[in-house]
Amino acid sequence: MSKGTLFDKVWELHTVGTLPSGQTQLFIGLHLIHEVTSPQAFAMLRERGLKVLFPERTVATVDHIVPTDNQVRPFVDTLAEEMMQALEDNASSNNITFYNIGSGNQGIVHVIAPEQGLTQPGMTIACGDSHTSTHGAFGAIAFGIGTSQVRDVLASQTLALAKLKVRKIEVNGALKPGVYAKDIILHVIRTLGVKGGVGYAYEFAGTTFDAMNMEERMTVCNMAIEGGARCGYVNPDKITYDYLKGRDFAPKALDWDKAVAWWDSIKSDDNAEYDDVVVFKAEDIPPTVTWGITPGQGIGVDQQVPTPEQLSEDDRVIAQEAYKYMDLAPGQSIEGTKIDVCFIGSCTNGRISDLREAAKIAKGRQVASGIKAFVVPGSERVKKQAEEEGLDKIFVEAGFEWREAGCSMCLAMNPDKLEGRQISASSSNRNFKGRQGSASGRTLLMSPAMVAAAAVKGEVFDVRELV
Ligand SMILES: CC(C)[C@H](C(=O)O)[C@@H](O)C(=O)O
Ligand code: SF4
Repeated sequence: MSKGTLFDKVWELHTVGTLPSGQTQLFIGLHLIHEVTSPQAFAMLRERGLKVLFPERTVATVDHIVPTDNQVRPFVDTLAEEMMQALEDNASSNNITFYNIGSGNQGIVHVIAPEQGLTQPGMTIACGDSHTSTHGAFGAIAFGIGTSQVRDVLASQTLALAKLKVRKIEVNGALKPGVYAKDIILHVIRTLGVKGGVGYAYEFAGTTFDAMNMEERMTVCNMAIEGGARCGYVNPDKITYDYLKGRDFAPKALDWDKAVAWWDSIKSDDNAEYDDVVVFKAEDIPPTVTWGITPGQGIGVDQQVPTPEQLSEDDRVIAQEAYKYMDLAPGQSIEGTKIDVCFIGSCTNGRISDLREAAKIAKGRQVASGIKAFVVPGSERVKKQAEEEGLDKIFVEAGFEWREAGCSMCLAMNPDKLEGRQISASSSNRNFKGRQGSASGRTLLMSPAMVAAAAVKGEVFDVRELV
């Protein structure tokens, strides 16, 4: 009887051969590209006179540099305009499908591929972007890669990779009201550390994941990389199939039944062997907020910034740096921390269900005075859907700005930036120093509902009191 994990099975099925280095040459079913990490890769291909081997397995969109207010071309930022043009040229000269601004399908690469049904169980997926782990929510093995690997995939549709170990992260039980998928992954990273997953693929399992919708699963898998895991995944099930059915690129008619049978066969077996297993209880997880400069520096919203004595020796070093940078003192409560900017969006939490949860908190309330709060849908489709549901009106009436789709202030490679020492409540995934566009800007990561709560209160606030 077989006893493999989904990871092992998908890996085996996509193995082309073993390279002299001992690495596996792995076939990549779907290659997603964006404007930041693809231009040099295409240039390297041209230098060697190589072509894109499988243009039909390559899909492009533009997300990082996209302005979310004024999208008139040419962009004001000449570098952004150049990147945009490079992608337009590379896509058209190589016959690659490109979801450009205004196509109705543009958006953050990790939002658009799932919503179109491009991301499917059992696939290998690569993208020159660390948050490619998102696609694992469908039971795909999805890797973030660097530019030279983007070149390799363009030219050969394969990657040279060392096999990973598999850690099962089981979460069981029901989440308490006001606690979301984002809190689970912040809690996992807080517990296992930002390097805890190095060398591993994370399999997320347990009754909490069984009950989650696909967007919640994507939020968790998205941040697997922040916990050091190269990829994260959830075994596909009826929820996965119901989400996929009828989407543009999902298998149709008889192919659908065949696909489902195959998807069922690649799930981890009940008796699969794991290199490690970690178990959490959903009821133990509080709304979680980061106080420091790594996604692992998280605490419950009703807790205090840890003191050095409460930390391991390694964590103490980075904590000292974080106290100083964040201007937060050990032992200080995180609740009540004054906020300047509230950002709802990103590939972690810029999907329709995220906007719905945030809108529930914003509805009938007002953004506190002096706070800049804005909502950036993850894709043009998310934006359209939200507008059909009237979410944009709820946000605007509450005093939020309603923007066009893109990465926006998650990374600030576009006009959406913090200024000076501003501190943001952000539904994104990285709180590194300077991450949101100001070299001294500060970021507190939290769920979209918690960001909405911070917006209306003007400070970090326990969303459980508002749900
Ligand atoms: C620009 C890109 C290469 C980068 C990544 O790889 O993740 C970005 O998306 C990020 O979130 O920091
Ligand atoms: S939304 Fe943020 S994390 Fe996601 S791809 Fe864009 S910059 Fe990277």
